[in-house]
Amino acid sequence: MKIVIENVEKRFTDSKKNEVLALEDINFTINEQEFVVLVGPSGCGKSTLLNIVGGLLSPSKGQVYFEGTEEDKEPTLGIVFQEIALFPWRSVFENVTFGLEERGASKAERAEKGKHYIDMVGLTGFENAYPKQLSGGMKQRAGIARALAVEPDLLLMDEPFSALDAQTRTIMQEELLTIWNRTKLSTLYVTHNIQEAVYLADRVIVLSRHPGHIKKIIPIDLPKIGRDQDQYRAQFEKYADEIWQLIRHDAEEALKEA
Ligand SMILES: Nc1ncnc2c1ncn2[C@@H]1O[C@H](COP(=O)(O)OP(=O)(O)OP(=O)(O)O)[C@@H](O)[C@H]1O
Repeated sequence: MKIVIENVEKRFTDSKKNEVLALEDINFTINEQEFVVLVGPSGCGKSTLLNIVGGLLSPSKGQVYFEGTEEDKEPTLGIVFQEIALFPWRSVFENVTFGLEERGASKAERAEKGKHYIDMVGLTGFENAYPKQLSGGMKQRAGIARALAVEPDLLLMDEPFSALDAQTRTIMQEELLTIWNRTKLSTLYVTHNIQEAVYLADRVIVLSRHPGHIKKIIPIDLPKIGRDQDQYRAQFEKYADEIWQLIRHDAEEALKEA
């Protein structure tokens, strides 16, 4: 299945009743089994775009559609946000299988899929733990398992690791790639971290601000697993530098406004 984002524009009205053009002329596709990363400075519209693709916001113009789905079947989405909103009164297992429950999955299916995805994110043994008993990294794992458990047509991730410490973040990035390699889910991932974008992406979409628009789409021609190895370091840094040069001016401007 392919996701097409066509001529998307988004206008907001701010608190002083001024119109803000947040996104303009956004066109790209997410191909079957493709990992697309949106990168750009603060305020360029990354989250707005992800929310539009996820149907949480409607575009002011343009459209998002899924090509290759059965006609009357709504595509299934898995969403992971920066702040994982786990239900505090539900155990890890009950959180992970929440989406399945909503869809009316049988107890047997919930048991099987819950176990499978809890295992995939490395939380086996914590099925009965409650969110307050988990570290930040473990909460994110549970959030990822919850998104995977519905076996989505598209996985959306909005800065999922940015609240984690640097070491946990590195581990989670590696694990995400391992998980992705097993599931091969079409994924749209938002980050402002350039290294993370080059590490994870099949293609990086560089956004620019005022209004948010696509500056460049960069295919990352490196092996999906192991691109942080020494032999790829020069190429990796070249991509990172290219992206930094594209967003540097915007990032400096964003800092002045902050
Ligand atoms: N509900 C809203 N009402 C008014 N303006 C909004 C609203 N949501 C977003 N905006 C504006 O749209 C622009 C894009 O915001 P968005 O949060 O999508 O950017 P972002 O790239 O995700 O930023 P960050 O990296 O800081 O999270 C900003 O100028 C923001 O102020």
